[in-house]
Amino acid sequence: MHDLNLPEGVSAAFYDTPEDAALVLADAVAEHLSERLLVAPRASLVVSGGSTPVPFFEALRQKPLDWARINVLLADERWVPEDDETSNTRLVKQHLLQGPASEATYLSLKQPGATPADGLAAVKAALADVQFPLDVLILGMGTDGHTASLFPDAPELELALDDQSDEVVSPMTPPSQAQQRISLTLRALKQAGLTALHIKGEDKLETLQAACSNTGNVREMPIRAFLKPGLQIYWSA
Ligand SMILES: O=C(O)[C@H](O)[C@@H](O)[C@H](O)[C@H](O)COP(=O)(O)O
Repeated sequence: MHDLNLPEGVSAAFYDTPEDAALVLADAVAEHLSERLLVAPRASLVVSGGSTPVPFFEALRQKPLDWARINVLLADERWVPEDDETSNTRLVKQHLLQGPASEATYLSLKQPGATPADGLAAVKAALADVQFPLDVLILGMGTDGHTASLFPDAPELELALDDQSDEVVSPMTPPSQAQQRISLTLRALKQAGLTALHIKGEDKLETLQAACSNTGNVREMPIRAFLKPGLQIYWSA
């Protein structure tokens, strides 16, 4: 059923429902964060927006974590006000940062400024205390093979994929998207302690198959930059 030609060291688990995948992913993330907080003063949790993460957020927020010692931030954000229905910050605050999880420190990629370029200095200041590599990274994926806001048609993509760059965040202005965006770069996203790709639906499975078929051409499908040993894929129908 899932004839994926996964690269060496990449694991995949398949679930019948989004809820099943969300519960298992939330357990894995909570365990990793708890272990990290045994040896570090703080831990970082980077999540993605979109529709897939909602049941995961709602499962994770139930976990008895030391949320006051966790920095939560997005892998990317649409450059819209927080009250805009397409805001990922709105999504995270509505579904994850509730109850005890509201004690977490949320570091917003959306800062004042008419455009991501105008707000970039403020975004960098907001992320100044984030330690890299990240502890936990949850990525989504579009059917075009984008992840975070690393879109194939973004003019900023080449620089954002340069993992030798010092830049951890970049404006992204893919013409395929309705809004300008801001995204953590590969430099920031690579080599997290736990990197999970959380996707659902047959269309995304086909996209993943295409991504695995030619892992060399990253600019064509930026998700390919993450098909590396240690990646855990969580797929549900
Ligand atoms: O801002 C965003 O949209 C996300 O960060 C993006 O990278 C998302 O993870 C994928 O587009 C999948 O979105 P769905 O979960 O809605 O399919």
